[in-house]
Amino acid sequence: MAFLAIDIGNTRLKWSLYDAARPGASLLAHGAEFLDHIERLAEGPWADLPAPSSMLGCVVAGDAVRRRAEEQLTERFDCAARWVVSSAAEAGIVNGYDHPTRLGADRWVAMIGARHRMLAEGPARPMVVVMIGTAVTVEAVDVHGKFLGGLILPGHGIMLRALESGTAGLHVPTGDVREFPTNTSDALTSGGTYAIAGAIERMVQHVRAHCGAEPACYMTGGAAWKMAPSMNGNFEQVDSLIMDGLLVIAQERLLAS
Ligand SMILES: Nc1ncnc2c1ncn2[C@@H]1O[C@H](COP(=O)(O)OP(=O)(O)O)[C@@H](O)[C@H]1O
Ligand SMILES: CC(C)(COP(=O)(O)O)[C@@H](O)C(=O)NCCC(=O)O
Ligand SMILES: [K+]
Repeated sequence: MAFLAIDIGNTRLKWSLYDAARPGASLLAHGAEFLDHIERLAEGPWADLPAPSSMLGCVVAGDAVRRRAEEQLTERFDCAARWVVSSAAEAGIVNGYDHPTRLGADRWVAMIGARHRMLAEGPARPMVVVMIGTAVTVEAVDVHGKFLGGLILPGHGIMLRALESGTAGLHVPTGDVREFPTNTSDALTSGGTYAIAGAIERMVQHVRAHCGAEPACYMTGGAAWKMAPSMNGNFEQVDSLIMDGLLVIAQERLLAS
């Protein structure tokens, strides 16, 4: 009863094949492809995999990319594509967004994965859930599982490209993160990193003040490792947060059907 989880962001498609559709299932295989390389999946990384009996995914990269991924699924596996849409409530999270369905499905699924992990570790706490991908998102969830709201920021790459294209003198190689940068490369790299770190710190303050408790803090995404050394406090890096959320939702839907 293998289960395929897929997360399509604006830079890469990430996939994980599990032996079952439940949290804690064994990971059989996983991979990531840049969006330009989606057409390689069926005859490449997926060629020798056991066929999943079901799949669940989240996609924020648009309909054209979603269809290209669905073509690969049909070509290689005979399994229907199912994609998560953010809703008013699911799997222990209540959606505080003005228009719940407009919330990025990856953000919704990551919060569900984080809540499930937090409850498995101990008593319920508020949470701050950070994703460092193409964009950066910083979500606040209260102790009852209500999504209070979140921040969207440009990721490292977008920040640098915006500065490069908007100025004459900022075409420089990547630098190092320094407290007091003394060259253009370090100034840009440090500026981007501390912009993200500063926004995250503010959200932790907001949640602490609003909820009156110390939040559990989780961080995920392809560029999380870049932020890890510059993060204050105790952010746990969980690379599988979205896949964990997809497993939680898949199991709930199986049990409900
Ligand atoms: N080996 C890598 N391959 C791809 N992206 C990487 C890699 N290492 C770091 N990154 C960073 O991770 C970001 C992509 O992360 P990812 O979580 O896949 O984003 P998204 O979900 O938006 O597609 C890129 O913007 C890049 O800065
Ligand atoms: C904020 C995002 C662009 C993040 O995308 P990513 O960095 O994962 O590619 C995505 O979740 C999205 O398109 N959200 C819809 C708008 C919203 O959540 O309000
Ligand atoms: K993402």
